Amino acid sequence: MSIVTEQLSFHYGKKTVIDNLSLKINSGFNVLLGPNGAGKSTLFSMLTGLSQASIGNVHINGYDLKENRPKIMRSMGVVFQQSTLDFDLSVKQNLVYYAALHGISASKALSNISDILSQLQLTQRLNDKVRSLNGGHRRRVEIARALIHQPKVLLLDEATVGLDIDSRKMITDYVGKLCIDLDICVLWATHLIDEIAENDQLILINEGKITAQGLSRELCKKHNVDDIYQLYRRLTTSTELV
Ligand SMILES: Nc1ncnc2c1ncn2[C@@H]1O[C@H](COP(=O)(O)OP(=O)(O)OP(=O)(O)O)[C@@H](O)[C@H]1O
Repeated sequence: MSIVTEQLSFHYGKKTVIDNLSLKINSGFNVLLGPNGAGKSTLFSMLTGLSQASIGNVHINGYDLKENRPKIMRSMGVVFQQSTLDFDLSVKQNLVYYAALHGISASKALSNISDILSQLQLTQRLNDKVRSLNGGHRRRVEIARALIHQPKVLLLDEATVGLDIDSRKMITDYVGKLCIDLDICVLWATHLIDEIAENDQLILINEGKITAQGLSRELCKKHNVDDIYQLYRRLTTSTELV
């Protein structure tokens, strides 16, 4: 399982948002860390084929995205930054509707993710309207939904934004475990450094460029800093603040 980008660029008008970005990630938990405006969401929309690169290529599991998008989408799960659940439907209706878009029956969908629903403590909430769930539960529903078609690559764009500490920890621990249990490639975009463990593969992005990639503890050692916060300070700029 892999995601490879080769010299990828993307522009909004004259502004370069993704700048000659080459990246290779494999199975496991890979964290994409960068400040607001670094280009994380834009990169995600390019990896899902929603935005076309001005220049460069994307390969998912060895397939060129331009030529094989339907095939790639069948092996990719995505949790976008903004919720895409229908709040007026039940959890089960949301899951079943999404499964139908993938040509999967309701019974197969629920059996595909029965363990996942149980581990995410959602089994008892299947008939509840999404509107009645708290933010943490809604995010868990989106993660379960993204796994219905048993993807090999899972992209999560700031999946824990706005959640409390316990909900964030539950979700990060769960997704970390998923990588091992299902042997999938996860790309986890965040700007929250406390979500990164020293054994995680870390990719730092700043102004559309990768500024570092590797095991987070090794990157700290290489750049002679004590922790990820210092690494982040050294390798990123927050130009969007001014
Ligand atoms: N539709 C758009 N038109 C023009 N510029 C845009 C558009 N969408 C994003 N941008 C700009 O592209 C840059 C990268 O944005 P992007 O959303 O990819 O960053 P990000 O790293 O995901 O940030 P955040 O953490 O705030 O979500 C930013 O400077 C943003 O203002």
